[in-house]
Amino acid sequence: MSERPILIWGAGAIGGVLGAYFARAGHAVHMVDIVPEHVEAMRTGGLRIEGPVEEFTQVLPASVPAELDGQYDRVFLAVKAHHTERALDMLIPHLAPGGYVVSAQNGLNERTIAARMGADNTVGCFVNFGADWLEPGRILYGNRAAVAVGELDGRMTDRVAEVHALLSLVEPDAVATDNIWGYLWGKMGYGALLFCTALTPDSMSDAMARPEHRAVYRTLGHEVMRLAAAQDVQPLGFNGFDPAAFRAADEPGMDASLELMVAHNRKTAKTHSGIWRDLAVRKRKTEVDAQIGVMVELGRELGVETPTLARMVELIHDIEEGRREQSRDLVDLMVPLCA
Ligand SMILES: NC(=O)C1=CN([C@@H]2O[C@H](COP(=O)(O)OP(=O)(O)OC[C@H]3O[C@@H](n4cnc5c(N)ncnc54)[C@H](OP(=O)(O)O)[C@@H]3O)[C@@H](O)[C@H]2O)C=CC1
Ligand SMILES: CC(C)(CO)C(=O)C(=O)O
Repeated sequence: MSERPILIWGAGAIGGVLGAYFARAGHAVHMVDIVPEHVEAMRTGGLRIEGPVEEFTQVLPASVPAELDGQYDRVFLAVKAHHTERALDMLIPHLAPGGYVVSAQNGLNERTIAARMGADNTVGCFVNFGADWLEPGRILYGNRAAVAVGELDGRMTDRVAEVHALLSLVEPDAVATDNIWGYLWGKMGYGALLFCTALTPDSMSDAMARPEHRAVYRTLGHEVMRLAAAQDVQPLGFNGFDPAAFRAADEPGMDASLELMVAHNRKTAKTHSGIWRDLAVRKRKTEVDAQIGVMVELGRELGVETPTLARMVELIHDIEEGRREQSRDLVDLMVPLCA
């Protein structure tokens, strides 16, 4: 169907799902990942997509970065946010003149990509469906959820239409938006709540549903929405997250939003966040500095106080560095900050 191959850089949970769906629909796709066993599995037996949404196996051309030849004009970047710079070092030589990189990531990676390659070569993207890399060649696709694509300056361009058509193969309700920063900041708010759930061993829904921790979730969401407002961003809601309620610190509105998020996440086969998985299963660093740390820094620059976000960064670091274990007690420690 497509003559120009699409490069997926980082073929884990998100990149794997995107690449498998694009290829199944007939597009030429090439997967790049630094895990040799995963690369080998994708190009031999194929990449198995499992779970309640759909199950299929897709054989995919794949390489580790050092094996890759040639240049590509459509690249989907799906590495963890703290690996973005390193991945860009490797992929920039493979970006064709006039080509673009789509950030299928959490965080404000579009800023990093645009700083390296120019806004003209960067397309904004937001993904909220859930997926887990299980082992080489196996990915759990846990649930459908919101997806959006847009230019950083809000123009509706041909390439937005092109990426939207691709994303619609994975998520039929994918949106082409003139406010991608609104989605990205909405996810910064949603994501701050996910980091809080990962302080505990509980599922996202069980953690967010605890009445004694409600004030912490409300305060985290409010701090992020104040930061967005200080930059004149209009965050957008999705899958239960209501930015206006968190911005206004409207307590019944925030609680209603949290209930909707609990309900949304009760329906996924991916019961725990990617952050929880990094801490509990993969035993590795999370995206906390790239997602939450950057907001604390921004708050300092803008004069917006973010004490609860800052405390959460410390607690996640404590777990990453083995000083503490995941426990509900860690959320208890944040309650006094949230009167
Ligand atoms: N999983 C999910 O449900 C969701 C994830 N996201 C976001 O999507 C992004 C990707 O997350 P996810 O797919 O879960 O992550 P994964 O860890 O599952 O996949 C990333 C893959 O990229 C590999 N990688 C790391 N560095 C490089 C590099 N320099 N070049 C090529 N490959 C590299 C990783 O290897 P290694 O493991 O060895 O580092 C891994 O195989 C994150 O920003 C995440 O927050 C957003 C919504 C939902
Ligand atoms: C939980 C999810 C899939 C968003 O719904 C996510 O973004 C994550 O795991 O980091």
